[in-house]
Amino acid sequence: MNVLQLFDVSKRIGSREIVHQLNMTVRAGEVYGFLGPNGAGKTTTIRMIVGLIRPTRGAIHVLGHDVEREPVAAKRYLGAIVENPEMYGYLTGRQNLLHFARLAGLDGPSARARVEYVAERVGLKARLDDKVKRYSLGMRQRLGVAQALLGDPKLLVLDEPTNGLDPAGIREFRELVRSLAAEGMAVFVSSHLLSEVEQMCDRVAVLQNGSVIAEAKVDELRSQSGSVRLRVSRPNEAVLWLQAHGYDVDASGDGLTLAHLDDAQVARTLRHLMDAGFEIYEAARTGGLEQSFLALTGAGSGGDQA
Ligand SMILES: Nc1ncnc2c1ncn2[C@@H]1O[C@H](COP(=O)(O)OP(=O)(O)OP(=O)(O)O)[C@@H](O)[C@H]1O
Repeated sequence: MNVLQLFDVSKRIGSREIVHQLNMTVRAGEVYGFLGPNGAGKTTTIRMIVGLIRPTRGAIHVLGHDVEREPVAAKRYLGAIVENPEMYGYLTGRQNLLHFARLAGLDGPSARARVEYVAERVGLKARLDDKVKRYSLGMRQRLGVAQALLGDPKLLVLDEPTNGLDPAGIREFRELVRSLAAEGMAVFVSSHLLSEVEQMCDRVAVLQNGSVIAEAKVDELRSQSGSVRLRVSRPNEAVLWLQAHGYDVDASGDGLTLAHLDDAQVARTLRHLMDAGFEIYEAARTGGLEQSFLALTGAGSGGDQA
C-alpha cells in the first residue's frame, strides 16, 4: 500500500529552484531514507510533505489524500518531527504528552490511556513523571516520537532525528523506528549519514542539489559489487593464481583485495581458491555500501553525501 507519494514535486524560492521534480513512493511497513548532504533540500522537501510550505509544482499524497487540497484528511494519518520538537522542560513527559493530546482533540480517560500507550511504545514509561529538563537528548527525541504517535499515524516523517545523539541513543532510536515499521507504519527519515541510512532503512533516495540522483534498496546495494579483502595461505602464489584466472586482484599488506564482486561471485571465488589448495583465514567486505553509493551517484561527483 502506498502511504506517501510525491509526484513531480518542485519548489522554487525566489529565483532558485531548491527542489527539482521529486518522484518518490513510500509503502506501509517500509523505512525510507532520504539521504543527502547539508543544503541538498531535505528539510524543504519535508516541510512540503507535512504541509508547512507548498510545492511550486507537483503534488504530495498521504494515503491518497492531497496534502494541499485535502489537508485535514492527509494530516489525519501523518505524524512528524520537523526541527526540534517543542517540549516544556519544566513539565513532566506525561504533562507534555497530555497537553499535545488535548491539542490533537483527545481528552479525559482516552487521552490518558493514549499517553500511557505511546510512552510505553517509545520506552519512556518508567520516566514519564520526570521533568523533561532532566531527560537526555535521546529521551527527548523519543518523547517527540511519542507525541507524533498520539494521533495513531500511518506515516511518520522524521527530519534528521539522530543528530546529536550518542551511539547508544542512535541505536535505541533505530530500534524504535524499525519496530514501528514492523507494525506496518511507513517511515520517511532524512539523514546526511550513509551509515545511519544503511542500518535503519529498507530503501534510500539520494538527494543532491534538490534532485534525486539515485534510488535503491539497501539490501541490493549491500550485495552489489564492492571489494573483498582476503587473508590466505601462500598469498604470493594466490595472487598469481587469481590473476591467471582473470581476477582483478591487488596484494596489500598481509592480505589481498579482490575488486568488483557480488555475493555470488565471492562465494564461488572462495570455493575455487580452496579447491586449488589455498587456506582462507579471513574474508571481509570493504566499504561495500559506500562504494555502491559512489558508483550509483557517480564517483567523486559529490562524495560528501556519504
Ligand atoms: N526560505 C528560504 N529562502 C531561501 N533559501 C532557502 C530557504 N529555505 C531553504 N533555502 C535554501 O535551500 C537549500 C536547501 O535547504 P534545506 O534546508 O532544504 O537543505 P537540507 O538538505 O535540509 O540541509 P540541512 O540538513 O543543512 O538543513 C539551501 O541552500 C538553503 O539555503
